[in-house]
Amino acid sequence: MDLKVQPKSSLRGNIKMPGDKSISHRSVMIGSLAAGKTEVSGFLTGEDCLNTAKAFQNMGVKIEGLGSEEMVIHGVGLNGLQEPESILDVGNSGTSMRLMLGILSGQDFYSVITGDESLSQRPMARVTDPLKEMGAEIYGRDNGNLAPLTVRGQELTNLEYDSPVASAQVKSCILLAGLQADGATIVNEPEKSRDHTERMLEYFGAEVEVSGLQVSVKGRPALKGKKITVPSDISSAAFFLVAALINQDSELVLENVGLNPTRAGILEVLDEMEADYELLDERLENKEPIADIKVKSSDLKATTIGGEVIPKLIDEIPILAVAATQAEGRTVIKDAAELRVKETDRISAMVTELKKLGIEVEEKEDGMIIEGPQSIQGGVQCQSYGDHRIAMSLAVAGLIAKEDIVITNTDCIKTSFPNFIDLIDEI
Ligand SMILES: O=C(O)C1=C[C@@H](OP(=O)(O)O)[C@@H](O)[C@H](O)C1
Ligand SMILES: C=C(OP(=O)(O)O)C(=O)O
Repeated sequence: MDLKVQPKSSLRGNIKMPGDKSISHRSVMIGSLAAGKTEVSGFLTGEDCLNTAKAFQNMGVKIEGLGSEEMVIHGVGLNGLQEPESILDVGNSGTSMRLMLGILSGQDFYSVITGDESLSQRPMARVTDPLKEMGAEIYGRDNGNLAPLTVRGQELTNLEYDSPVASAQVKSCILLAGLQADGATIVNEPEKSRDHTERMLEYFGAEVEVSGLQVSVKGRPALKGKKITVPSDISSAAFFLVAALINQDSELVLENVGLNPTRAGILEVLDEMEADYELLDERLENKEPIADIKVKSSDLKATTIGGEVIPKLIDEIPILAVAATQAEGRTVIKDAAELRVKETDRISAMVTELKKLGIEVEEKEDGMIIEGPQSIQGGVQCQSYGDHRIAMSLAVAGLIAKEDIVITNTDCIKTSFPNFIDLIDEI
């Protein structure tokens, strides 16, 4: 589907973003491995999370309400999954594939996991290598680096792993494998990545220890089903935060947004950019901090985005690049080479598409440099590269363009934010 975006000012309203993608994935996975019922509300009905849920159904987990925000997962315990009768196809979702590989590696059956064209090009050795150290038997193209991957589950041994990359997917994969091994499995990260897995495992009854950049989980816990209320996704809220900030005469309230400090790096950056926003009604639910965010049009200042904040806003960098076009001064985005192995190469995609929109931007190996403010010309056709975050970032840029823009291939938005276009129309 092509999306035509017309410039629009004065964005106003109270809106609720869909459920957090990371937490929704984990609710299905950990709920399935627990004993008894896990009742989830606010589940993200984006395609990525639905693919995770379907994969667990395919392994014999009964899930009521699939396709709606309220779901009941009938957990089968750590050893209760069944050999899937067909290939587990997780579409576009890196989180599903990497975390599930950790689970499949320890199950006493054979499985094949695959994904779409984009996912089949993303690196999996970052998880299959440490899993093999734990005893996993995994085969795939490029020596087990590329999907489709076949897994013959094995008895796993615990591991202490020094991850070379600050990736929650790598960390979570190993912790989920570690649940199925005797003793403690430990992951040391170079920088802190999102910690939803640790929080949720502990909430379900696992023994989890966190000390600085080290996380350890004790194997073979008796996980018990729980109630989970999924907060709204800050990565989805980011598009509306930036839309309000760069648009004239705008004020939005984004309700119920998850503000886990390992996810909320965008707020640290927006503070440095002198963005006008406030947090209302801060509270804690299922060990996750949440609040409403009130945000207003602002005169943004440029900043440098790099170092340890990067994993805390990794998915927000494309939309922060759009914010940078409107900030006064030189915005430097660095240490973000991980963007090159997401759904598409997000550095190259944003640089190419911003240039089409009339923006001067300098591409770097690990980021980009943008001098602002610059006006967004529009009047062109942009492409999403099949990447939901690129599509939505360009749509927000289109709201302040001088002329309409068309974005091609925007079906991908459904992977993480099915009602994005409706909400853009609504504000
Ligand atoms: O664990 C997760 O839920 C995620 C981790 C991040 O990936 P990496 O672990 O590859 O950085 C992020 O980009 C992705 O959208 C979701
Ligand atoms: C990178 C992302 O997701 P995943 O790795 O799960 O495909 C994302 O949602 O921006």
